[in-house]
Amino acid sequence: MTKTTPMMAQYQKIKDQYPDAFLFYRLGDFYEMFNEDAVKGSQLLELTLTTRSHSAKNPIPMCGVPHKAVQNYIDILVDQGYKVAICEQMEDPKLAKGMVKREVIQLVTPGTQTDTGAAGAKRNNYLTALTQTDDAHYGLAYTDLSTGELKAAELSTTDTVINELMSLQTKEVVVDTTVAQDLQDRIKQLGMMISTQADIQASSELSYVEQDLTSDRLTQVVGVLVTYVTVTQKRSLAHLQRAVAYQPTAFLKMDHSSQSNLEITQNLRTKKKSGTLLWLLDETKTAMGGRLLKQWLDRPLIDRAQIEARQAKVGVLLDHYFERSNLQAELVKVYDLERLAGRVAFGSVNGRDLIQLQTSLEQVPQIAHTLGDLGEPVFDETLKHLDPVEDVAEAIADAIVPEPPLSVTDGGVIRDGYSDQLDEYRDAMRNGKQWLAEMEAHEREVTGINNLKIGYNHVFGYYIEVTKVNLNKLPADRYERKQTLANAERFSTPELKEKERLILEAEEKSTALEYKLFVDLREQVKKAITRLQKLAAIIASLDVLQSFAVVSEDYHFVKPTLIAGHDLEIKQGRHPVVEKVLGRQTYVPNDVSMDEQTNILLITGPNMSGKSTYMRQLALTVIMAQMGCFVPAESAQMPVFDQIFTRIGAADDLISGQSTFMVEMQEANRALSHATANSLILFDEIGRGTATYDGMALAQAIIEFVHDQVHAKTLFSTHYHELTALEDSLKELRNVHVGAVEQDGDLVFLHQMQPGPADKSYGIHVAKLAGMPTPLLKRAEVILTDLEDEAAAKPVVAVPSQTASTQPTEQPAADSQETTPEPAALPDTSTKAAVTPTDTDQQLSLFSEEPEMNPAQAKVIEQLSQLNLMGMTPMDVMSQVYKWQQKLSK
Ligand SMILES: Nc1ncnc2c1ncn2[C@@H]1O[C@H](COP(=O)(O)OP(=O)(O)OP(=O)(O)O)[C@@H](O)[C@H]1O
Repeated sequence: MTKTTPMMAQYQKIKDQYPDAFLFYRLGDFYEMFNEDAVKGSQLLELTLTTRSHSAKNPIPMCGVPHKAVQNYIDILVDQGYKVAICEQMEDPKLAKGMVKREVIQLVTPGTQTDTGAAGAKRNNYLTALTQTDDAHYGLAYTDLSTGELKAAELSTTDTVINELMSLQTKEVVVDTTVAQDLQDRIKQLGMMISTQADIQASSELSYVEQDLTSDRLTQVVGVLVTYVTVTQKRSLAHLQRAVAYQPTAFLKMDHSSQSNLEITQNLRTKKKSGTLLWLLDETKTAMGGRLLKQWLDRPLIDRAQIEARQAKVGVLLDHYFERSNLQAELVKVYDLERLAGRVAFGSVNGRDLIQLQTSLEQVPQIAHTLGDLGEPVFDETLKHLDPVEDVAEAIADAIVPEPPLSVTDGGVIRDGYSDQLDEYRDAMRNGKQWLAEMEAHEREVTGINNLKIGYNHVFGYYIEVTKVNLNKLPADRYERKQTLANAERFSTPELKEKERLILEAEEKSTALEYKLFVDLREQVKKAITRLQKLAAIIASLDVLQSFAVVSEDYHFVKPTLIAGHDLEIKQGRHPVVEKVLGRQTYVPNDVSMDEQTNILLITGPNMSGKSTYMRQLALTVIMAQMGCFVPAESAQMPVFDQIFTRIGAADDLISGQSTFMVEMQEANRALSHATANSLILFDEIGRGTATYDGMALAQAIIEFVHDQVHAKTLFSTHYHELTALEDSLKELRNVHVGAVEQDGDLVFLHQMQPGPADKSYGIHVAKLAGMPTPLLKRAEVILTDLEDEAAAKPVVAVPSQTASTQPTEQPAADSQETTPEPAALPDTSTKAAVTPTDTDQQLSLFSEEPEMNPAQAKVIEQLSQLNLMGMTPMDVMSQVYKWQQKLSK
């Protein structure tokens, strides 16, 4: 067995404490990784893998990163979902006796990463903790370590837990031993890291943040969160804010799939911001405002008074262009106060950060002035609480030079005149340097060597340098040789040595004192962290409000009136994002009119006509209104909704591993079981994912259920024209349709909502727009005409009685399997005829009773005769025709 070196023994001992993290082991100017860490790390970070050759037989794989660039490498690993333990040298290697003492000073994990760079400035990075109690209730707490925000909630179902985690876009969830394994597995499947924190350790941070919590469940989960943070960070957490308990029900509730379908903060295609509501609304000038806007989007309000308070401020800012412009100009100069406060707490703040803090604070009196100029009482409260934290701004201005260096340990940070002692050291240094200049002149004179010079380097200190050709001019006695270069020699003299000692001493003392003064100042700023955070919150909110005013002006939004009843009247509403993309001239505005007596709009109309845009438009308008923003319409009056449910689109379904139809039914079910009379439901073509009869039966039963039991405001789009007959029996339902006209055989979409049901479905026209082969389209038209005749003779769905209304209609669903049977072998010659649409004889032969028709042919005829073409999409038609073709060609 090979013997381990003391260093590797130390390494291993530390590594054993962090088995699931990459251990970055500080060795001089590098952080080294060994063994498996090195092998994997070298691949992930594209580093050269070497070996540490303490034994030729068992070389130890090794790779390293320079300590100056370490942050980059840490970010890459953490972004990919790994943890990194940073192990530092805890003493100066030169002074250490034996092995240099080393310790892990921080464990960086996806949820505790604070240096997210410019890209992360407008995003929060939330670390979440989760606990579970026996009765399947949960405690959830989250924090953003860079800002110190800390919130906690009690949740009662696993679905709400998952939903909350997804909304927070948390990357790491800390659990204690109470959380069921299957829930942990579900969380992992969502791509979030699970970390474990089994015990809760008392700490001053914990007792501070817990002060406002009243429930045991919340104290427990906040305890887990703060302990994990304390254990991994090992640094001051003075900026953690007092935990605020929140209730997800205090906000407009939307599950994650609705948020994602409506493209609120991420678009469906690339998961990026572009093309989203956030993208449209974000005219914020500060990173704090950007983050707050996203939080408001994730959690619109449900309290009318709170919404109206925001609206009032937006209104004032909208009406005062000049003050708003001033405010914007001031906000631009405000840096990220929240994160600066975080860095002050961590002790990682540098001189430049403090200057940023000072500059930001100096804007506050200006901002107050501008708000005062508005002369509107709505900002009185804001003005009252706007604390410019002057003492901190002044302290920084007194102490720090205007353009400090990045490093806080190399001097040059503190102003002259700030400390007498420091000024003395600096004088000594300056005098010393002056003395050196004089000495240089003097030595040149006495030796006659004009290019003699005095220089400095780290190893040899101060020296007199004389080129080789001039060496003979030097008097032998006073000069002591220090270093030989290719064409020069370096010397010292007793006077130079003495001065060197004084200068270096002064320099050393001066930088040490500067650092001490800097730390003192930092500690002083630290005492103001809570005030800074409060100021940051006010500035962020002003920033979002001015952003609302800007977009409201740019895109002609109006202030919605929120009412107590159930009357929803939007005149000339628009989908703000589609409008921005298409242009104001192209977009066709539409009313949404649902009075107290109307809860369901059944929307019919051709594919591509704008049904789902209309539905999304309403949802976005509601969200914007309840955030306090103005809305894209000519006028809007609406109730305050408590929840929004959507079943739109199917983009997510492929990834979730469940069938589209299953997801559709689950989402519909969620709406039906949780919606109230104050909710908004958007159902886009529910039922289309299954066989026609099944789908139509379900769609009808769902509409009836909403109508009779839920009474939520509901938009229901469908291609099942039969459903439009429901208007006769369901008094809260009204038909609307999107207009389209045929011009010279082509379909022209009007994008205009009109009362009543659509007259026909135009599926074949859309198939034509999609470029399907002409013979196929003609064939589909022939089939359609035929089927319409059949359907006219035999109505497919009976209009239900009100009493049976919560039950699915029984009649059509039974043979759903039969509509898409496996093709049976069938020798037949009529295939070619099937794609020769003009040959009506052969068409007829398909439908007429042929004496020698075999069972498979009979089956085709039967299927064809039962097919409800009006309820099928063009793709359904095409695939069905294709199946028949296949069958008949065998
Ligand atoms: N009000 C409008 N004004 C102008 N263009 C619109 C309008 N509404 C929709 N459109 C355009 O029509 C396209 C199709 O709209 P949308 O997806 O809403 O149709 P749809 O009826 O839901 O279609 P399908 O039934 O196939 O799902 C949109 O991408 C948009 O470009």
